[in-house]
Amino acid sequence: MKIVLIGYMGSGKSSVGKKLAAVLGIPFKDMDDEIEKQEGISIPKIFLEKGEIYFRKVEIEVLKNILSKSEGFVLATGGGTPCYADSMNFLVKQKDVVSVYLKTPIDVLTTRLFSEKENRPLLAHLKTEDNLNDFIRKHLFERGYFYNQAALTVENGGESVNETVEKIILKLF
Ligand SMILES: Nc1ncnc2c1ncn2[C@@H]1O[C@H](COP(=O)(O)OP(=O)(O)OP(=O)(O)O)[C@@H](O)[C@H]1O
Ligand SMILES: O=C(O)C1=C[C@@H](O)[C@@H](O)[C@H](O)C1
Ligand SMILES: [Mg+2]
Repeated sequence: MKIVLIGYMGSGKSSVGKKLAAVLGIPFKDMDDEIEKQEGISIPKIFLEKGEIYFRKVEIEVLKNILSKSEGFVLATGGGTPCYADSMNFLVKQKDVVSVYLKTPIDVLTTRLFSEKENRPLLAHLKTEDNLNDFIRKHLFERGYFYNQAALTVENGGESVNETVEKIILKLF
């Protein structure tokens, strides 16, 4: 089984994905890590030196390459992965893929991301928590169209990473 986690930045795809893969005993892959490995520079540097359009091209290429592998895995996508080109459509058409939307309330995302926004080029310019909260509200409104096409939706707000992993497993099996 290929489990693909999608959701907004800070929704917990990397943290929950790592734990879920360990519990299921299958490999864990993180799109952002794979992109950094392939390009040999950090994501903020890719945005700065090559631009977002270049990043999105690499992102879809890396997604298709990972999904072409035959063995099962848990994949944490980047926050924007399903929202560009035909990626979400492509994901839902894969018969061996279960997409899981990790859904987190805007206020929880704001708190989590305010201290981590420097590593996320789309957020780094937002000065206050209020600015960040406004940005997330609008951005999530646009991206919800894609995230809501996932096969499963699981909340990762007030619950711990372990609780969210348990909820995903209950929905999967
Ligand atoms: N259930 C949870 N409870 C508390 N903190 C959490 C939970 N899930 C994730 N976090 C924290 O939220 C922050 C963001 O999580 P994480 O990096 O896993 O998100 P992400 O969805 O992979 O983000 P991105 O799309 O930017 O890669 C981390 O500091 C992580 O420890
Ligand atoms: O939501 C987004 O568009 C992004 C999320 C991160 O995971 C990275 O993929 C990058 O910072 C872009
Ligand atoms: Mg991540």
